[in-house]
Amino acid sequence: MRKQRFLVLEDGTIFKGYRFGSDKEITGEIVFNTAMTGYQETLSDPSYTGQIITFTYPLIGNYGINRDDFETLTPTLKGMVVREACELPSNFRNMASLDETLTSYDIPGIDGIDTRQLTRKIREHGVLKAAFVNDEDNIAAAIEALKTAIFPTDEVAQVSTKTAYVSTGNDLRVVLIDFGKKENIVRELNLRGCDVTVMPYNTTAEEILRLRPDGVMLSNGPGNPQDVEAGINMIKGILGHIPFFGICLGHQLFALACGAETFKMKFGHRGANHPVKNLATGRIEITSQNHGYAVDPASVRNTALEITHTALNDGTVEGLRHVSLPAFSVQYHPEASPGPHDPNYLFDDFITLMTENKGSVLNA
Ligand SMILES: NC(=O)CC[C@H](N)C(=O)O
Repeated sequence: MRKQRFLVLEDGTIFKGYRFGSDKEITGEIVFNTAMTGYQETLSDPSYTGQIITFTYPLIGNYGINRDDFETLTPTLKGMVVREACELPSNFRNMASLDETLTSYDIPGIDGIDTRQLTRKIREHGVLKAAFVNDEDNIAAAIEALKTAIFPTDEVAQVSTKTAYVSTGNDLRVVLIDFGKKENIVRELNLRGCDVTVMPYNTTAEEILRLRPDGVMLSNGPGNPQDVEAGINMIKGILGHIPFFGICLGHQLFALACGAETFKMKFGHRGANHPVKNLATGRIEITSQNHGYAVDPASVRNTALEITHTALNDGTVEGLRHVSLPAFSVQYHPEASPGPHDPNYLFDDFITLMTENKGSVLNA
């Protein structure tokens, strides 16, 4: 007999399902992701810190968990909601089931949930606070507690590296500011020969300038960009001195540093098939996304920024560049694993930007 578990929402909705992973009871913001593959990368993406992820694809865990595909070695999501968690995965790289993996990280999951109904609810209402409850008798109290629950706002500090370290390459020298980075950003830079120094989220502009890198990469990360003041100040200090490229949270921080504004979206973009238009070429890129905040397009008008990419589904801002200084960013994920790889060219653009400005910008 499998142990039961309840998923309850702040609006009083109750879903009954079964436990997998940890027995722990948790609360968090519930979001949904529509990707059909890549659950290992998703569950280990630090941008989900504090969140409960609903997977809309109905079978999760079928190719197991392997050694190589983690975006970070210690996942920090709060919980997983799935229709069916596969118990007997099959793949030549498989090393553990979803259940075994989540248990080892003490992260709870619930399966047997009508994830279509749940997702419709999130789409209509917007993201909601939610809780996993094991005992039926505690449901009413859990819903009551959710109504006034306040979640932490220091997620970036929780997941960022505490000390700097190097992932060695033999070409351009890049400082990667770790706001909760996905490992694949390091892999993409190393693949192009870059020597990558990963530094904590609160590294100052002076500390970076002292290293005289060829470029700075601003990573993705969890939470509200407006809470990451250290990052915003650092970006103001390196703008015009070192070329940089921002991804997701890094993109939002770049916008804030240049005087634009961000807002919380109703239910965000989380999936692997979001069409984005590159306004310079007119080409449509299919992209992987995971964000709950976005840059306000009206606020960009009064800045030195230009919108380079927009979302076809809802017209939101997907890319920015500075009109005169070597800096650009995207809201989506060019490093996406398992893909899609359409936006991968952005790393090559970053290499070109660093090469063109090598040695010159620092003295500007
Ligand atoms: N993947 C990310 O970097 C997400 C950025 C930010 N936490 C958001 O939700 O919008």
